[in-house]
Amino acid sequence: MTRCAVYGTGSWGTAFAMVLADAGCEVTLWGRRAALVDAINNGRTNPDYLPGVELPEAVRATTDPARAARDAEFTVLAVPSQTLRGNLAEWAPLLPADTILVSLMKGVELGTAKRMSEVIEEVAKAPAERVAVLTGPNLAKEVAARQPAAAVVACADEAVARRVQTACHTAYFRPYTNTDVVGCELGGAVKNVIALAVGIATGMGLGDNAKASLITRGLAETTRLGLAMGADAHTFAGLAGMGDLVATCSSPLSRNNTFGTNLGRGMTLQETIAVTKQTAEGVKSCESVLDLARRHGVDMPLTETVVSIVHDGKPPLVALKELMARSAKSERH
Ligand SMILES: NC(=O)C1=CN([C@@H]2O[C@H](COP(=O)(O)OP(=O)(O)OC[C@H]3O[C@@H](n4cnc5c(N)ncnc54)[C@H](O)[C@@H]3O)[C@@H](O)[C@H]2O)C=CC1
Ligand SMILES: O=C(CO)COP(=O)(O)O
Repeated sequence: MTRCAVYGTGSWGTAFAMVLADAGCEVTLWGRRAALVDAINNGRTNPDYLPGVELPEAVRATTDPARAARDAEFTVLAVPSQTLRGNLAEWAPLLPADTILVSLMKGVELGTAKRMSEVIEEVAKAPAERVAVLTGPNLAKEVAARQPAAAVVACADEAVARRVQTACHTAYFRPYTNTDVVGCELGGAVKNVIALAVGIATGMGLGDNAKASLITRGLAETTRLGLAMGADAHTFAGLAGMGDLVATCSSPLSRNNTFGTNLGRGMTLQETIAVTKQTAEGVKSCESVLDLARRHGVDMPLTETVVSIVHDGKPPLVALKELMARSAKSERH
């Protein structure tokens, strides 16, 4: 039986562990807190992140990272993007030498502006051919309810992407493969920033035209950044780009979207953080995405606007007026 380790017992780590188990794998989840690990092993639930969902028997949990790593053909990483480097430094010496590392994370590291697969390659000293990324429109609660979804597995080595695809293919979860790792990762990270923008628009009471315009122009600036970084433009029309933007920007299940809605309604950043129980990656990654854009000389006005609202306290109404007053342009700019 295929053995998988999943590091992170949050909503997506747990939901994806279910997918792997449903696809026939034996999964060990690593979690920080003994009480949660105990609830998973003895109660067959994750009451903190997926209450009411019964976990398959093939999902077990441990607080011991070495035990999780044992004989893992696939090592899945599902912790917040900004803690990955520190976490993986501890786990890397425990991992089997030939394990395939799979990133579920949708963020860019603050300070270094590195994508998660780059952090993994660096910290685990793994070649790109052993690092895959799983992304796409995959709201954890829907996947945990076994509602149909498609996803993308990206890896520089297509044969490795196919192995991951096989390991997580079920009747309700349909992964495609792609070799454009840069494009797939950027699609996932930047859509969180655009979801913040769309949430802010919702909170301000703006209409569907405004939201559709934000999604579309958000995709345009994501594609611009991707092209400057060597990604394939087609990726952004796929599940990692358009697909994830549509899901995240239209769903109240999205933490980034909800975070933005609260800001748009007039909550302060501190108040919004206080009511947000789970990871909203865009809050930190908007700054690292803007950093990436500047490093590559790419104009990303929506990302810049989100940073100015979230981190510099610019009132959303002022930001809206400024965006609308930008000089007229060609759509292909
Ligand atoms: N929830 C979703 O619908 C989806 C989430 N993702 C991505 O998956 C990644 C993980 O997100 P979620 O599971 O949703 O987050 P979450 O907030 O539900 O869970 C985060 C997990 O990381 C753990 N954690 C927090 N700080 C930590 C630290 N310092 N060291 C070790 N562990 C720590 C938490 O205890 C928790 O188990 C994010 O990058 C997110 O963007 C991707 C697709 C879907
Ligand atoms: O990435 C996601 C869906 O694909 C989840 O979005 P949030 O992190 O905003 O909840």
